[in-house]
Amino acid sequence: MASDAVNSLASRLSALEPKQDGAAAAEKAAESPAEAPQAQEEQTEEPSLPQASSLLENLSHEVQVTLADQQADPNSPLFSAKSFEDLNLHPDLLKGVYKMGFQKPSKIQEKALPLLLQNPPRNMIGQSQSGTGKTAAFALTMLSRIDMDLKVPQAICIAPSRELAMQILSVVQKMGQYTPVECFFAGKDSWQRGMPKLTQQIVIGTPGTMIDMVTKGRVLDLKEVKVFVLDEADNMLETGSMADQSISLKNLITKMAKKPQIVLFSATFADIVRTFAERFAPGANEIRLKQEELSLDAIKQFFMDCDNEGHKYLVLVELYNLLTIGQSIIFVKRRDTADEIARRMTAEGHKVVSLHGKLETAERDAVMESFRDGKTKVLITTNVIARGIDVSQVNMVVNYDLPLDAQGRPDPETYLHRIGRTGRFGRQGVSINFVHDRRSFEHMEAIRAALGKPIVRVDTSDFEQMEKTLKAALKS
Ligand SMILES: Nc1ncnc2c1ncn2[C@@H]1O[C@H](COP(=O)(O)OP(=O)(O)OP(=O)(O)O)[C@@H](O)[C@H]1O
Repeated sequence: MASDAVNSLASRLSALEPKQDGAAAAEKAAESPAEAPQAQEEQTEEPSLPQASSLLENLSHEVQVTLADQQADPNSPLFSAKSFEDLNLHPDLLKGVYKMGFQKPSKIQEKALPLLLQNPPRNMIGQSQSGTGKTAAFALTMLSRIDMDLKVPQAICIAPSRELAMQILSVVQKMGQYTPVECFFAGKDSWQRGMPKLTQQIVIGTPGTMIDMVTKGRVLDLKEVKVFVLDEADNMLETGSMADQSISLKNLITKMAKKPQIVLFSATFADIVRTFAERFAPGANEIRLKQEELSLDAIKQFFMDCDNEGHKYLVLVELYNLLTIGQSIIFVKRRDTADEIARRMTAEGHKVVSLHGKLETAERDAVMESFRDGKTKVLITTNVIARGIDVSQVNMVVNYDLPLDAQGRPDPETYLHRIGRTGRFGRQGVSINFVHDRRSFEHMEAIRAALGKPIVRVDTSDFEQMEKTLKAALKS
């Protein structure tokens, strides 16, 4: 990691020292835009239905558990739940889980839930590949820990994008449908100064809005918070103003509430972020993946050699002419590229939409809803929804532009999250990278080397062969 990145994390680390005054830090963070910067978006340049039970068998990866209590044996059945009944959940919660069609816990749920639900509560840093059920693990934790009779916020969950926060809210509401729980979505436009203090027990949103609701609006009271969850935690702790806001919120919560349980989840934790995460969630139980287990084998990775930037668009259109794909997401670097491709493909009769941070919130919500409902088949987007978004019918992801970090270096973490929008919960998926010159080829090679999984070349001059290869990958 470059020294500038190390320095920046180190300075944020010092913001976690006990001497830090939560309110002062919050004020500082409040100087940044009210809404979180939405997952590494820049102004114009943007760097970086089968049965559930049969799908579960596809998720066979192992996870490594490190318990904060050195005396405890992580292999003990006490720390593993083979069924949801083993977890002693409230019957109304169990009913919600089954109503969602979950029959057995996935590996991460099996390992994480007993640790998350233990008393006294312990912090958790949990890692598991994309689409393996992390949301249910922390949603059940929040729902289990709150006192339903107490009408004040008791669980806070933050995520890097509006879309992801809304998705988490919907999972919590479904899971808690047989309980009297009330939830609040903390996003831009969802609150005003002068409104009464929140009485909802679970508050889910983006960190900038939460900070504003606490410090500017004084409508979010943190005194009774028992659980603080960061989804996509590595991103939340690493990215500029979003990291400042997450740290400030944590300082406010730990200052006002009595020993809240801090829960961090992501599919990726680069070493330097993990060190920081361990300071953020002290004494945490940890569940981690080995580097070679980061990417899922169910996602077949390909690349297409294009002649130049302009040729990329022609290959993309050919790809969509040939394949009647379920649903797909095309990732580009810049917002204007997303709009331009959407405009051209629409003119050629394809049903596509673009989504990025420049759209109004109402437009963003409408675009996402139509994609979730399957009304639009192709979503062209930036890194804004690279993480967390769960639309199970997505069976293809195209990296029209490869993901680069803020310094213009290949970004394997974002790549993993992007391709993880397909292959959800053991399903098959295909990801296709477009390369068009030596530089983009080198970027892809660096990502391939970091993840250690093959990326197979598809011949762009032989469309018949291209169709066969991709169809076979989706069937296998
Ligand atoms: N035990 C289960 N049984 C069946 N389906 C499940 C189970 N747990 C989760 N799922 C489903 O698996 C899908 C992926 O789950 P989720 O979105 O929580 O993944 P994730 O691990 O958070 O992924 P990401 O890293 O991309 O955020 C969801 O559609 C969810 O409903």
